[in-house]
Amino acid sequence: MNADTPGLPARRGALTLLQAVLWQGRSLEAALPRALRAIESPSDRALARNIASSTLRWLPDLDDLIDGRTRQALPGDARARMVLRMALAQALVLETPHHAVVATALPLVGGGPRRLVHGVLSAALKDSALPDTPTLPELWHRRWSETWGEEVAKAAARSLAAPPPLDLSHADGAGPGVDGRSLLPGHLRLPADTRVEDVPGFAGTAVWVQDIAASLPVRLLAPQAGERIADLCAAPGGKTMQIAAAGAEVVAVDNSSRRLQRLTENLERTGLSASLVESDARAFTPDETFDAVLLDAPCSGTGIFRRHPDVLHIRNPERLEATLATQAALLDHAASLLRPGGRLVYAVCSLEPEEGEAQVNAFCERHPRWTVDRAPEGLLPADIPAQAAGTVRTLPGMLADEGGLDGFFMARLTAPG
Ligand SMILES: C[S@@+](CC[C@H](N)C(=O)[O-])C[C@H]1O[C@@H](n2cnc3c(N)ncnc32)[C@H](O)[C@@H]1O
Repeated sequence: MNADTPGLPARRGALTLLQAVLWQGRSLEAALPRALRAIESPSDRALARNIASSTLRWLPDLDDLIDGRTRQALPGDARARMVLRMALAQALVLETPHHAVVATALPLVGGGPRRLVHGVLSAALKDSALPDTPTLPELWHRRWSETWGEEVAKAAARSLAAPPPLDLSHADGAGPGVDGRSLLPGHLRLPADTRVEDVPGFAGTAVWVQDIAASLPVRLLAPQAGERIADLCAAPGGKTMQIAAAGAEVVAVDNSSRRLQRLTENLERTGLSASLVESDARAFTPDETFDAVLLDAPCSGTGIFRRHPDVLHIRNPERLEATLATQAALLDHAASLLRPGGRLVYAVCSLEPEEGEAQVNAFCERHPRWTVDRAPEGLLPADIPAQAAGTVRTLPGMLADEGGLDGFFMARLTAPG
């Protein structure tokens, strides 16, 4: 068995990815370039990512299977445990033939651990099965049950099982040439296994990938043609493109040059335009005020766990203080950029109320003359009501029959006139 074993480079890549996420606390997205740099084949790269992602979706259940077959529990940071996790994920989630699972797992470990992996795999592959629904890591199950109720936590677990549908947003009249389900104007939902590169017209039209929940903050902002709008924390630009497609003049601010590069590429591909500024949004002090400001603030990202299951393993809700302080400072600065009577939308892709509802309440205490606007009727897909305060919260379990949506919080605030 050597490096030429078919499929082995993809497994090595998956192992490096999982180590980066679970041992070093890095996000899967951030770990990808380095972990997969030695893999040339696009299909091997996609497979490595798929194995890592499936392993993260089912991690507590895979660990249960492993612990049920080892006399002494393997340490969490044992390479043998990681190799077993990804081998079982391939067999039980991705339905990889067992001989290929074993042939590509054993070269990843040596000596005693190899014998152990062989023994556990031989036994586990005979009769193991995963539960119907993944088990949410205990921390999140407890927290989301307490915050949103047991049903929401259960829906979150159900929606973790497999990647969600592919959602596209498009400018008026630029619908992609493909059949799908449209849940709101300018939205199209395609099956989860759709490759966006294969969508006709994606290469050269005003069409971009955006979960329907992520499209709601700009719908709430309601940009008008000719308005001057600042999009703070803008990259890679899903919301910038929505604002630009409405005919507004957008200034998109982000502090990451790498992510601004992606925003530039997205604008070039879609033919939409915006002025880009690389800056900490708190240091952005233009000469003129804006009609409206969107602040899509950096956050824990726990609302996008369906697409990025790594967040469940690298985020700790007990350690949110620094992020909360940044969000509050960004909100105050965003407010200072508006003309009298201007609109400010604050959004986070988080299921943690500290980053959403509590941030807006605290803002209103600091700025008592500002008002929270009620989300207008017809803005949201049918079964998503506005909250009592008029703000919007999307949760696991909503739109369940249609394939669900990401967890977001958003609020529209109006400056005193
Ligand atoms: C949630 S993402 C934005 C997604 C984007 N609005 C979209 O719709 O595609 C948050 C962004 O905030 C940027 N960011 C984080 N802290 C920032 C800061 N202090 N100033 C400006 N940008 C910041 C990150 O680089 C990241 O691109």
